[in-house]
Amino acid sequence: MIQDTTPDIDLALFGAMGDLALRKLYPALYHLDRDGLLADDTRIMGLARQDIDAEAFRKKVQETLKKYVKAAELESTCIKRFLDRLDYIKLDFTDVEGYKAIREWHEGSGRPMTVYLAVPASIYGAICSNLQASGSLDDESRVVVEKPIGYDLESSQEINDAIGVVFPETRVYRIDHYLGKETVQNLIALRFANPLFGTQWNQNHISHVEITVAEQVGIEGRWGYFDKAGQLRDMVQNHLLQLLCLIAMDPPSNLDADAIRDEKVKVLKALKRFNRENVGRDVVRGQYIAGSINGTSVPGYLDEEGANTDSHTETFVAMRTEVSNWRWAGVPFYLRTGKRMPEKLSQIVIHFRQQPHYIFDPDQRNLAANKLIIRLQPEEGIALEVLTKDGGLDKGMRLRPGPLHLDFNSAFPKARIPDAYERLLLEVMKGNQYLFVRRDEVEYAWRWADQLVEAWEQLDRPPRRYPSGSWGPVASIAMITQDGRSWYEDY
Ligand SMILES: NC(=O)C1=CN([C@@H]2O[C@H](COP(=O)(O)OP(=O)(O)OC[C@H]3O[C@@H](n4cnc5c(N)ncnc54)[C@H](OP(=O)(O)O)[C@@H]3O)[C@@H](O)[C@H]2O)C=CC1
Ligand SMILES: O=C1O[C@H](COP(=O)(O)O)[C@@H](O)[C@H](O)[C@H]1O
Repeated sequence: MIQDTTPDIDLALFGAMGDLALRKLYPALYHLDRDGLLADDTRIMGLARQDIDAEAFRKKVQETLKKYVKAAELESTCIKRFLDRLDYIKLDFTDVEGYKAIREWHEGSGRPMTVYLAVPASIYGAICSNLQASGSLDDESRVVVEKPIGYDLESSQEINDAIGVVFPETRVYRIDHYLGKETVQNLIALRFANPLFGTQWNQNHISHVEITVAEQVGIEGRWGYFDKAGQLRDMVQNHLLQLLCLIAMDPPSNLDADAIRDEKVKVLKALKRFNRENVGRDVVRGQYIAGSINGTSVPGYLDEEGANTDSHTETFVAMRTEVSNWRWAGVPFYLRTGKRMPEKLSQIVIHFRQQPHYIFDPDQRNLAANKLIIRLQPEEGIALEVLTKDGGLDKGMRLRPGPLHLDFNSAFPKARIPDAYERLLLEVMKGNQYLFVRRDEVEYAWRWADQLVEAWEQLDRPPRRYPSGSWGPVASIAMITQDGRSWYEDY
């Protein structure tokens, strides 16, 4: 049942000393606590294999808060209250005997247990089974798991089966942190609360859609993970497909989790497939070489720590795809994402069609289309590019494009934009699954990614090199230029 206020819970955090926990989860939980959104008796148990005691664990969390929370948001009373909630158990997650300590901590507490698995997906099954075997769970226990779930459809099914033996689907929260981003939430409001857009949201009015998720970072010491995954599995199979689904889905009948997820699944099923013939034309894979970002030299992918010089793993993907249904027939969706790009930028651009009859200066005809720009990061906001008359007596009826702009930071200056993990953790506690990915969504997304990998394998072409600090291989620009279009550039 979805709750309006956050109930008390026992949160067992597996992988308590890992990157995700330190960089994202403690700062998010601290913010929730500071904003009065953690119930008074909620407790957090850190679980990891480091041989430290609870005091040393709290010290580590305190240090991480100092590093990742803005100084102005660190208040000593809030920090103390938050640290007092924390405890620590040293545990090898494969050792079922060690789970006795979790059972003893939770038994009789009266708070439902929420288990957060901030660990590699390969051990999700073992942890779930050990929790059950040790009697550490209760009838309301929930599990939160991270992406990527598996490496392909088959491995994701194995992992989901293992989770499903212990937790029913209604108590599994699969995180895709892009769904927790403020502007992604706004996408739902924008589309379904504004008749202006609701009536225009189809192939009659929209010519094409662009989704760009550019990262400045490289692989950040994660060679072991990333080289097996590549940008397709790391970013496209999950984050970019989720964004595409939210843009392309039909209106759900209500905001219930399953109503939204049913619509997203329909989009995944309708996504165009690739084959040996079209993959070379419609998809560009790239791998970064050395270059410079903001004046600082950075190594190429094959010179990263732990690298294997023969690797053909892609760090960049651009593609032209389509959603084959009545709403979107003939509307290309251009997707691109890459590491070591000139800046961190995630944005969606909806390009509307031109007016059927044009009466202005023929030289300005290419200007004559509206664009809706939905900026996820860095500066969250929504802009509608419209055409107005250029000012001045000497200009005649010259057109000028300009934005009707909603910048969330300046429109709502007092409201801090919460990190995605704050919202997601809050929804887990309240029992609302609408921002979490259902099993069939994950699996349809893998089916689609698997057929793309198969087409790549048949094509057998190495990724194209691109210098770090560039917008990817030139071929990704040529791909969209061939359609008489260009990537939106107003960075
Ligand atoms: N970091 C990020 O920004 C993101 C991460 N994710 C996902 O979140 C999950 C966690 O990622 P991340 O924090 O980066 O990974 P890390 O490797 O930094 O953390 C995982 C932690 O799990 C611990 N661990 C693994 N196996 C065991 C075991 N048998 N017993 C005890 N501890 C164990 C590791 O301990 P030890 O150090 O001792 O090996 C490590 O501290 C992954 O599924 C990842 O794909 C998803 C999106 C973003
Ligand atoms: O899931 C992941 O996301 C990050 C990018 O997230 P963002 O919120 O900073 O845009 C990416 O760097 C990482 O490789 C991937 O695993």
